[in-house]
Amino acid sequence: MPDTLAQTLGVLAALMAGLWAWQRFHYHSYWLLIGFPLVALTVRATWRKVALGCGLTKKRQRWWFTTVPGAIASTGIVKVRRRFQRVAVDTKPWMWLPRPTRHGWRVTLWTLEGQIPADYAQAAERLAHSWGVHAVRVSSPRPGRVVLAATMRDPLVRVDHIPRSGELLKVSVGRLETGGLWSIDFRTVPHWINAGATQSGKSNLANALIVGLAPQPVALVGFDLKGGVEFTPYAPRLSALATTRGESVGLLDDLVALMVDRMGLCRTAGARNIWQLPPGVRPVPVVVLVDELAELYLMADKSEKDEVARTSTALLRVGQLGRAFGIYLFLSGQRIGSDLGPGVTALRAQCSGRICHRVNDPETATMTLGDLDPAALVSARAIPAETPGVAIVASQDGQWYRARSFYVSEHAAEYAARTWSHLAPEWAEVIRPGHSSGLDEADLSELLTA
Ligand SMILES: Nc1ncnc2c1ncn2[C@@H]1O[C@H](COP(=O)(O)OP(=O)(O)OP(=O)(O)O)[C@@H](O)[C@H]1O
Repeated sequence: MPDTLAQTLGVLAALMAGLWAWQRFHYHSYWLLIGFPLVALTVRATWRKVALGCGLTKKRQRWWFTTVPGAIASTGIVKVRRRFQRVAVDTKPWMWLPRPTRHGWRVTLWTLEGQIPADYAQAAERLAHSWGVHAVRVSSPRPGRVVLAATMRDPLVRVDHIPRSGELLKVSVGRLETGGLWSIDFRTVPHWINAGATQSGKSNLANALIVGLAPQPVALVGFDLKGGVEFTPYAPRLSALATTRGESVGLLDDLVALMVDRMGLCRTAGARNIWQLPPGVRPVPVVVLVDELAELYLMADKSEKDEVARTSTALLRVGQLGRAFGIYLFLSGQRIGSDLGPGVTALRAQCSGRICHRVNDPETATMTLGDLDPAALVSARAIPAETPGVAIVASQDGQWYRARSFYVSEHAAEYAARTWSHLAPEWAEVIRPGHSSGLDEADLSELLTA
């Protein structure tokens, strides 16, 4: 008997060790074959209790078949009559079968009458605790349906390395909490705000952009009013760099002139934007990276007022019209709020791409993410300091995601800037009046008629 017990214990220990090793060394297959089926069964089995506990059920009147004691007959025999009764029961939203995802599972629910996706979003934290998962995110693919996406553990604690980007003006800068790539695509979302407290990962994201854009046929322009300490090392790949207020005013004037020039080019060609021009005529796209936007707006004394007003107007014009003419903004800063002046509020409205790293105060999150789902604001404030690079991203699909940028050291960005320095077009060439396309009048009309 003791032998049998020892054997059983040995087999169990070997089994446990095997499962541990499987999970440790090939989590993906372990999750699909062992982890997920168990979790799916638990989720289905506990759904009634969990929905009840999270306030997602509704009381409904049901006909209920029951047996009740009837009258006691004179013979002394108890008569039992079958009866249908109307009773109130708790109804849970109908749940489809859960499906596995890379970092957890997702399941579709049919909402009950009077429910909206926000009811489920409000209960998301309760759902996560009830099922013992890292987080539950709620989305609604169509009216009457809600999708719960659960992540078993935070997928953003470690993210891998930056992949090479294939498309023009599109850079994969990190990973979303769903496991998908987080991409910044300037052709879809032309202007971006990148906000966050100090040491939250703003510069790292700018580094990732520089590494991604450096091998592409684009002109990069930097505004670095931290005295140039951030962007000067990347100067070999930058076509222009402003490090003082005075230089910024000049460079912004150049950008506005460039935009006006490109307007003329598009008008001549009958195109609405540079992407409708034939490839041989199309001017090079320009990505403008601004570090510490507030510095462009701060005034030490009244003598700077005119300069600030010029800067503000020029940036706003680029924000309003730049998209069509291939000029894109990526604005980084700790605070990008109305306290910097009305110009900033108007500029912010032009930036549909929003990235909010860790913030110290709720106003900054609100300023950056606007009137997005309140849960996004809560999530932005909950980003821990130990995970720099984690941010809330308002995406082009109207949803918001937690995401983390790939770690890109200054050395990696400097290396990319040096390696691809030959692709940096001369600024004087980019802005040469009447030569947005780099062709003279005769070539231009020949190409347009071809
Ligand atoms: N995605 C990331 N993964 C790992 N480490 C990161 C990530 N992003 C940033 N870090 C690290 O966090 C620190 C702060 O990052 P970064 O300099 O980008 O912050 P910042 O917001 O630009 O700060 P500041 O406003 O002070 O310049 C750096 O040491 C950086 O290496």
